[in-house]
Amino acid sequence: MLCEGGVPIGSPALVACGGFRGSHRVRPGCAGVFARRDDGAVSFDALLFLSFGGPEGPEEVRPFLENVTRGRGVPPERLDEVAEHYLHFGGVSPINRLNQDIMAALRSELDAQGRDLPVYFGNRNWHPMVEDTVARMSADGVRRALVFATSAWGGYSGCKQYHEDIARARESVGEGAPELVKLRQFFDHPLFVEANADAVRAAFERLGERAGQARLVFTAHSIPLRAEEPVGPDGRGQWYSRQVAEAARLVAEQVGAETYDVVWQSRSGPPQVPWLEPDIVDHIEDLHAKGVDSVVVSPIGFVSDHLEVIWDLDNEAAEAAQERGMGFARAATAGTDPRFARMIVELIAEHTDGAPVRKLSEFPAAGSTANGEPCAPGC
Ligand SMILES: CC1=C(CCC(=O)O)c2cc3nc(cc4[nH]c(cc5[nH]c(cc1n2)c(C)c5CCC(=O)O)c(CCC(=O)O)c4C)C(CCC(=O)O)=C3C
Ligand SMILES: [Fe+2]
Repeated sequence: MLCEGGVPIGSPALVACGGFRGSHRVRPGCAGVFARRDDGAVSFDALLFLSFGGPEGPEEVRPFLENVTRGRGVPPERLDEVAEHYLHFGGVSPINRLNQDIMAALRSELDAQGRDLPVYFGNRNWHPMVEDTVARMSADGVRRALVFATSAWGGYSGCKQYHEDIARARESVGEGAPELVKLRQFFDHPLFVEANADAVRAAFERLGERAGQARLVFTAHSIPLRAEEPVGPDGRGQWYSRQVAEAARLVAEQVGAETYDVVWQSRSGPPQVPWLEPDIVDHIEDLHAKGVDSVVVSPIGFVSDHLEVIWDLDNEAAEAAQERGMGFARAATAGTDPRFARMIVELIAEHTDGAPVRKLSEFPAAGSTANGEPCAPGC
């Protein structure tokens, strides 16, 4: 059975279905914000922590990049350039270690709350690959699991592609594959917003005397404009960039910043293809030309200090600022904040306990479906 928007509600799992702040508006055809099994029981055997993956040594860089860009038309010159960034750090992306840290914090939080949910780790692009992890879950007897994907956003790369990963992994396991229910997008979760706001405050403090003259700049991964066209669960396009803008607005509001910018980074793809702009480095040059003294950069688009952050921001963007004598402070990502693990447990509790859907924006609570189903037709 499908509710409007393609969200399966006849599945044994709880599936978030268009919940809104406060009123939890329910779509026609939905049995409620959540659907429960007839016997009322909602249980999950495990959590799959699903992420991007990254190389662990120089010889893994190329094959990893081939996996990321397969069929995407990213020119080889761009791959050479990105390979250099990884090789700069010995071919080791920090992403795996950072994800292990988040999972350790999550384990502690689950234990503290007496939740004995086992946590499995799988990636889209590198080992442990999600296909292998789901096979192991199946062999361990996991029948039904929740999935936390390490992206806060809707859109293709941040949400739909994770649904595809889930579907592909289940398909590769075949019969008896566990049912996998993805947790929702969390860009507007109060704990995510608070963690980012505190990180921005701390970055302003690091600027010392220059803090008063600093401009707040939010950055997220650029995507091709074409990827912005499909409509999201609210029937409109630009789902990703509108969510980024909304998260930035919420963080800026919490820190009391009246002016701020939202810009993009880490563009790839052939130059003739339009992507979200402006680029952070161009933007810093522009701010300098306008007489701005300093910048505080918030990498709101990412949950941990992986390569796109430590290279594209701490190296390239920082250099662009310093070359011009501008003050530069990069805010921490939310993943290291203890509130991030607490947020994951809250997202879990939305399904296991019928806990309220806490969110600060009016966007529908989207991104949670079973077995890789799309959120909405065409989404
Ligand atoms: C929206 C978005 C997020 C945020 C949401 C989320 O977190 O999921 C994100 C995260 C990440 N992107 C990452 C790395 C890469 N992204 C690439 C390429 C691309 N990203 C895209 C988008 C996004 N990417 C797109 C549209 C492409 C073009 C190719 C394609 O259409 O798929 C490439 C290929 C080379 C290049 O072209 O740069 C690499 C190596 C890493 C890991 C870093 C590490 O290893 O530490 C992370 C967390
Ligand atoms: Fe990326």
